[in-house]
Amino acid sequence: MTNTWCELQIVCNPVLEETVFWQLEQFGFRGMASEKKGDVCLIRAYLSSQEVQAVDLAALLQKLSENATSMGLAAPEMHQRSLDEEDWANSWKQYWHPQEIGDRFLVNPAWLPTPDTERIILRLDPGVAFGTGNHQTTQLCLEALEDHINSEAIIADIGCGSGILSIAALLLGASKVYAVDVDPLAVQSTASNRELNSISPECLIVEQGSVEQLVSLISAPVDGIVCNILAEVIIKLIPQWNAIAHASTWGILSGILVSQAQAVNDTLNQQGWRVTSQLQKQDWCCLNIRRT
Ligand SMILES: C[S@@+](CC[C@H](N)C(=O)[O-])C[C@H]1O[C@@H](n2cnc3c(N)ncnc32)[C@H](O)[C@@H]1O
Repeated sequence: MTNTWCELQIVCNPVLEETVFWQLEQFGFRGMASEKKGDVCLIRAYLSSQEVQAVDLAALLQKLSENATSMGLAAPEMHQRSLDEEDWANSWKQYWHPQEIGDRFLVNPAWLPTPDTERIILRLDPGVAFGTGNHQTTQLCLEALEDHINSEAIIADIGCGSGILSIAALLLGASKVYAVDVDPLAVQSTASNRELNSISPECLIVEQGSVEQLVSLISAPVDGIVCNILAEVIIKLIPQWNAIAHASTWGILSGILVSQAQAVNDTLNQQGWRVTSQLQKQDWCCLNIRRT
């Protein structure tokens, strides 16, 4: 018997993109992709037809509508359709193309030939994990990493998703990255992308978990922290970072809406960190931080 999949399509204001991704993840959806269609954003997400039966789609739509209304935006529209196994495996891949990011990177889907370029090629098959480089928050982090990495740097990547930021840091010259993610599928994805980029498991150590996992993994404080999760999660994690940092550890934080930057900044200051600069793409920002 062949598996069938449910493709959920959410049409929303682009400002809502990351929060929609987040909610879809909370309801168990995977393999998400987004595409701009004029003024709106079309997000596709997938779940097996069997699993989708256990999902309360009305509750999901309700949550998405509440988020939109609280930001003064129109409620998203939701549609669903069935796909067979082969369609599912290929459906989101057609929306993802090689992409130049910042001054140095070219993110290349693993199933496409390697292009001739002077850029650093980061090969990626994110599978069901977040992090194709398509999203502004990932791009902001990659651009910030270009300015931060020096050889020998030891980095922690909190919420590694596909492993895109960990791999980028190593390709830029970092000596070691400790990557963690609460989602076991992200851990698998980071490990397979590590192999795809010929990086050794000693240089990129990936485990399921969050900051508490890092505390037990690292043998010395890290030089840099990259963390691209939502602002509300980052605010909760900041107080734990002093356990993995030394006196001049830097950080790159994204997943933060411009309107949420002040709240993150306040928590950072309370915990002995300061924002050294802020990058912005549309409604998203990336904070470069340093321990004071
Ligand atoms: C927006 S994705 C970022 C992926 C990738 N780092 C990038 O920049 O594209 C956020 C990731 O954080 C993970 N995550 C969410 N809460 C977390 C937590 N408390 N600790 C560690 N990882 C978390 C999610 O599973 C998800 O893979």
